[in-house]
Amino acid sequence: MNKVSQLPTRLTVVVCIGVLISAFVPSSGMLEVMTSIMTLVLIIILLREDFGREMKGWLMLALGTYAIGVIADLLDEVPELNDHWLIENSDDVFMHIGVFLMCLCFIKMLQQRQNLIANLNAQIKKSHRLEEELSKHAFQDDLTQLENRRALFRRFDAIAIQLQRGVLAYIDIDNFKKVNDRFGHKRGDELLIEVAAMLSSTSPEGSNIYRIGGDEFVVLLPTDNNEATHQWVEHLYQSTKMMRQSFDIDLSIGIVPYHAGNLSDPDSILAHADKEMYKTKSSKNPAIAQHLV
Ligand SMILES: Nc1nc2c(ncn2[C@@H]2O[C@H](COP(=O)(O)OP(=O)(O)OP(=O)(O)O)[C@@H](O)[C@H]2O)c(=O)[nH]1
Repeated sequence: MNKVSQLPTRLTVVVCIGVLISAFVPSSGMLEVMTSIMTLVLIIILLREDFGREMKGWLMLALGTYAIGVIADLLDEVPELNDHWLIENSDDVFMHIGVFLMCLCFIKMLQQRQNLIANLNAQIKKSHRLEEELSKHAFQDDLTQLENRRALFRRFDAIAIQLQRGVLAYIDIDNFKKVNDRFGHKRGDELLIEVAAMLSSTSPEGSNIYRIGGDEFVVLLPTDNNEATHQWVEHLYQSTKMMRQSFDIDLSIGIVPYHAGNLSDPDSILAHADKEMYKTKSSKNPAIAQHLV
């Protein structure tokens, strides 16, 4: 990346305009000496700046040319030399070229600074975009676009702080492995997306839906009202009836109320909901029921 000049822009503009005017306005005696010295000082200040090598070369050229003009001007004051045509005519020419070069360097420096600021702004925008993308990936499930397990735990913290209450539904698809085996992994993926969409469309307003594992989902319902929860479960079973029949799958749901008290230990509330879900699953499958006893 280019280096940027540290000189204050306004001050440099004022000094450069002053030098430019003084270089072309005829002056004599002390005033001329003063403006010459000021110009040299300005060039030296510019040389000390961090412009990069290319600009330094141009500034050196400006300094050299201007210095020749100043020397010629001084020699012009020596009586034995002031009649020499070269000295008589060269001082103003060199000084003017030097001042021109310096002004060009200055314009280039401003341009360099603006380019650098534009580059920096572009980099900042890019890093913001990357940051957003990263945080999206950190909290979102790529397949279903639902939020993921990490997002669920983040949500638990927020709920605990806001002292909210509601119901956590832990949903697992039964026999999902067979879908993959019979219809292929791609169709399995599509089915997961369909289940996610179904959960989103059937859940009441204010619910939060997460995919926390392969075929495992969590819905946070914003109310702990029993009747409302049962209605939602009924609605979900009705809406997924066709899908469940076509793929020979089922949904096992474990329901646990949540409140600030039990959210302080998110792992245990999830374990509790998982256990409830497993009870539902086992009630359909005698082999699991035996295992649970
Ligand atoms: N297509 C697809 N399959 C997945 C994905 N993630 C996990 N799986 C599969 O989902 C299955 C989940 O395992 P289980 O829960 O034991 O399978 P199951 O047949 O539903 O078992 P039960 O829940 O006991 O009925 C495994 O076979 C995983 O390979 C995914 O993103 N896409």
